[in-house]
Parts: sequence; C-alpha cells; structure tokens
Amino acid sequence: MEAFQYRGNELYCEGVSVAELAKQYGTPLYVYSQAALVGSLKALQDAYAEVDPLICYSVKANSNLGVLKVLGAHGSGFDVVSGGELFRVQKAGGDPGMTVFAGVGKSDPEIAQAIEAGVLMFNVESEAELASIARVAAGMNRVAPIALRVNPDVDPKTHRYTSTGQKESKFGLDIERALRIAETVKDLPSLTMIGMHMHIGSQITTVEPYAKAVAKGVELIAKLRAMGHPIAWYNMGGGYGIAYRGPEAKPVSEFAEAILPGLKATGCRLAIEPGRVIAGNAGILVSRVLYTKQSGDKRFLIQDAAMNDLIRPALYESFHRIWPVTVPQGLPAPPADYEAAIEGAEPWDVVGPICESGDFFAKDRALPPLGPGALLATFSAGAYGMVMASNYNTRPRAAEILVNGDGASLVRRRETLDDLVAQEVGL
Ligand SMILES: Cc1ncc(COP(=O)(O)O)c(C=O)c1O
Ligand SMILES: N[C@@H](CCCC[NH3+])C(=O)O
Repeated sequence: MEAFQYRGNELYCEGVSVAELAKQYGTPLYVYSQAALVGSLKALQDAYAEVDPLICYSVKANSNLGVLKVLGAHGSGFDVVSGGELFRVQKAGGDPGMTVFAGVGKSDPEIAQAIEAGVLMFNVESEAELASIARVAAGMNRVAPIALRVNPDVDPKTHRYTSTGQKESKFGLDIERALRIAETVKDLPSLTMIGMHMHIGSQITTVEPYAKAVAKGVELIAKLRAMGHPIAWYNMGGGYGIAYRGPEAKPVSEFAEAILPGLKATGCRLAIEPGRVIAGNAGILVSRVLYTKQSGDKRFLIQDAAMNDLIRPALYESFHRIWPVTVPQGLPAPPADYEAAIEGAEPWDVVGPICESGDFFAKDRALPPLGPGALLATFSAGAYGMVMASNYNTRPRAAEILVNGDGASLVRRRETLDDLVAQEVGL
C-alpha cells in the first residue's frame, strides 16, 4: 500500500484521514508513515542482504524519537553527527554499538560521550581531530575504534550544496593525506583503525559516482591493510536520491549492484548511512491556506507553514509536490489524471507568513482553485524538514504525528508561546 493515497477526494496516510489529523492537531503538521519508514529500511536490507549490511540510519534526516525507535526496532543502526544526535539514539533505545559518529567538528566532550557510550566507530575527518580522539581516549584509558573519512574526489552530480566528496569540499581527507595519516595511527595505542568511510553527497540519482568511489576505496583498503591496519568495515555513507517530482530516483537495488562487487572483493562488512531515502517520502507537511492575494499578474496562496517549517525550497530551490488534502469536486484525485486535469490551471506562488522574499514553497505552481481554509500537503518532507525547522519570526515549531495503520500518535507536540521564551533568563 502506498503510504499516502487518496480515498475518493481525501488524502490518507495509511488508514488515517489527513484532514482529520489537521482538525485534531492543527497546522502546520508533519505526518509520517511508519509503513513507509520500515518499507524503505527493508528495501535497503534486502538490496544488500547477501553481505549482511549494517544500515546506520542517518539521524540528521529526521531525528524524532518516535522515528528512531521504529527504525531501531526494525534492525537499524545509526549515523550521528553530534552529541545531541547520540543522546537521541540512546533515548530512543538505539544501540550505540551499531552507531557511527561522523562530522568535521567533534568536540572533546562529544568524543568522550561517544567513547563512554561505546559507539561502533568514529569517522575521522582531519589530522587534528584524530589527535583529539587519541588524546581523549588515552585519558579515559580506552581504545577508540576509528575509520578515516576519505574524500574520493568524484562528482556526485547533485546540488552544489549537497556535494561532499570532491576536492574542494570541507569533508573528509584526500587519499594521499589519508595514507600519510594512517602511518601515524600505528603509533597511537589509544586508536584502532577498523574501517574506511566515504560519503560523496546527497540526493544522488545516478549510480556511477558510487561505482567510481568504490573502485578508489578498494585500492585504499588494500594499502591500509598492507600497513597493518585491521580494516573490517567499508562504510559507503548515504546519499541515495528519492523521487521529489517523478521517477527521477533509482531503486536502491541499482545502487547495491554498483557497490557490491567492489565491497565483496575487500571481504569487509558493509555499513551505509542512508537518511533521505528512508525518511524523505515517509513524511508530508500539512498546512492551511490563510489568504489568497493578487499583485500585478502574480497570484499568491498564503499558507500557515513557512520557511521556518521547511527551508529546503528557500535554501536549495528544491521542488516539493503540493497537492490539496481535499481535492475540489469535479477533479480526479492525484496523482493519476490530476496533473493533466490541472495543467494550464492558474499558477500560484505558495508562500508563508515570514518576512522574507525567500519564504516560498513553490513558484508558479498550477493548483486547482483553493480558498482560505483549504488544506495543502507538501510531499517528500519527511527528511530534512522538521530537523531544519527554526523559530524564525518567533514562530512555534510544528507538531509531528506518526501513523501506523489505522492509528496515529502525537510524537512531538506543537510548541507553545511559553516554549519560545523558556530559555531566556536574566529579565
Ligand atoms: C556523513 C553523512 N552520512 C550520511 C548522510 C545522509 O545522507 P542522505 O540523507 O543523503 O542519505 C549525510 C548527509 O549528506 C552525511 O553527511
Ligand atoms: N539538508 C539537505 C542535504 C544535506 C544532507 C546532509 N549532509 C537537504 O535538505 O536536502
């Protein structure tokens, strides 16, 4: 079953009416489908089944405790980039021993926290960070497991803000430098290098960049082992693209086909860090139209969700499908004939109440006639949606709902006005 589908002219998440959720919990409202989360995790587990992969769900994509709990219960490990994310994993009952710790700027307290928790390994991004991990581990009388994050210098052919594996990127170490650093690790008894890590970018829709990166990784692992490092893990990172508009994304099985031959040649265990492909299409953001407005030739739908709720269109000019939650009488339900039926309909800019010209969800988007009070669903909002939300313009952040079959749970309540000033002291 599709996670989000229309029954008659009403949008449902699994067995739950989205309009009913909006009535009960208000808008803006994030709604996630448990079946979609688990289904995408399972698709990855199946695609790599022959090598018994460790799927480390990338917490940064959607860190709600309800989401983490469901994924952990279905066998997922985790990829974290901060002490905060590690704390969330532990709160949700996740296994630190199935958790990798990435990120270019880990602080001493975060390193100590992760050693104490017993993370599977640190993905190390610089000489200076390596020295910090060695020092903190030595001070705790522990041996920290590490992987060097290598920047294979391949073009992932994605948005420039989400490319991470090219020479000019701040992420990772170039291969020559990684080899030089690996020499020094042998003299640091508080470190053991058990893996090699790459993450080349995000929303990648072709398999070639992975194939190129793996080829470089295979060679590097051989060299690291020749130095005496017990490399047992090949961590290929995340980056699998999803369908925002139409069928632009490849199934994860095609990525697996590009990665598996090289991986198997190394005899390593595979770890991957998918975020968007698990959470992205498992979530929508529901908003309500407040006003319509015309200025010159431009028509605006002013809704109650804004860039503080979903910043992706403002930040990357990214496309998200926007459909009415209740399709007006006489129109077919999306997706089938809907797009054709509204083609040529009046184009609208869908905007929010924030005082920024960049506060838009869509520009010149054909939509059926919708007036104040109508509910809109912005799709593909489950990843990098709520996690990137802010309180800009002193707006309370949205509530989050997790749907499972015919049941819906509130997994984060809407912020109150008091929440907005709760940290402010000294008045
Ligand atoms: C190190 C690392 N791993 C995993 C991810 C998750 O990426 P994605 O959501 O594209 O799968 C990211 C984000 O790009 C990342 O920086
Ligand atoms: N936040 C981004 C992608 C960056 C992924 C994290 N390294 C997005 O919304 O697409």
